[in-house]
Amino acid sequence: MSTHYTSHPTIPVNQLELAALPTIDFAKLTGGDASEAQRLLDACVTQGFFYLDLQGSDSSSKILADQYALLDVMKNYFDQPHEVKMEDNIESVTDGFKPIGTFAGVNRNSRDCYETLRVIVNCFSSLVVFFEPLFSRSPTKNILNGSSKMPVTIQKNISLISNFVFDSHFITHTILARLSDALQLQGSARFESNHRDEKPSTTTLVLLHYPQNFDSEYSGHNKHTDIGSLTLLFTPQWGLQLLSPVEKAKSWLWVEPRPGHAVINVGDSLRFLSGKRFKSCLHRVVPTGGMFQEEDRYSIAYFLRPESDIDFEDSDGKTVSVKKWHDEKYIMYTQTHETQDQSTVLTGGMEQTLLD
Ligand SMILES: O=C(O)CCC(=O)C(=O)O
Ligand SMILES: [Fe+2]
Repeated sequence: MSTHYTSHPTIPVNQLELAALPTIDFAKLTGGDASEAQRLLDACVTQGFFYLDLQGSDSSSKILADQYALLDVMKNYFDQPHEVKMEDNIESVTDGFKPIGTFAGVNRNSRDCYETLRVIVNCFSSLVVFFEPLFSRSPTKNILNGSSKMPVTIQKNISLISNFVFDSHFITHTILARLSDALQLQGSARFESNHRDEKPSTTTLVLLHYPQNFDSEYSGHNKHTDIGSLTLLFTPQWGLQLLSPVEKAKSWLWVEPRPGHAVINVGDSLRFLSGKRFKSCLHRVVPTGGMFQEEDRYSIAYFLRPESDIDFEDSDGKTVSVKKWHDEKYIMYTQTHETQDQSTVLTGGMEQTLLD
């Protein structure tokens, strides 16, 4: 593993307040271990945030290695001049390039300090079709259905990215299935039945880059809960913090990067689908130099989201579709801190529950 992925914040490590997160063993989940499924359920009910140990099975350890290959691809991509990346800015919220400053930043009155390259995974079944002849088709074919103009970097690395999406899909769907088992859900009540491959969704792979920055107009990634069902996050550098529902909003805690593990968090959609039994934990990314981002930071997020036309009850008790929640929340990310303060949408209502 490259050493530059593991650097620490400037605060001495022994003074860091670390989040105490449970570790779930993915190999035990695939092996049908019922007590591990119960621990998974407990993790979703108490914090909605946990480490996933991916080292124990061949099917999952591949993604750990692919993570580093993808991080190298990301470095080359984000190193390009801004104008070149802006050619991939296709006015989509789930696809293409997003420049820094699109959303509110982590410091009051700042804008965000991260850029992303997003790859929509609309209709997963198109990927499965692609996989059958195992990459024998043209790599420029638009296999990640829905991507209106595929960036050259994605085209060039299509097998790495397709593998990554495929493995992310397997991991997140296994978690959904084990959660349904642990809750003894049957038939259409099971979470998988709201996440069918052939149905449209806004499921997206997002490659994030927090550039080195000394301009106070831009800072980090503002507090939020995630929109979707489950986020599978590879975050090998410091910066991620959460506000634990267990500690009741006492203070932001650091999520320690752990080689061999991904971080999983429950998003609003799965919390709502669980009848608000699960937590969608508030989190943010802060500049590790304190005020400024002193070095480049990279992370990879696979956002599993439910089928777009499913309805649930949102943070205000209103019935909305998954897609409407997605779109409203996305708009809220772009708003000023003052506007964000006046609504429950940014934090999915979680912040309000922490202050009770
Ligand atoms: O970059 C990270 O570590 C977290 C990113 C995140 O929370 C998000 O994109 O929703
Ligand atoms: Fe997030």
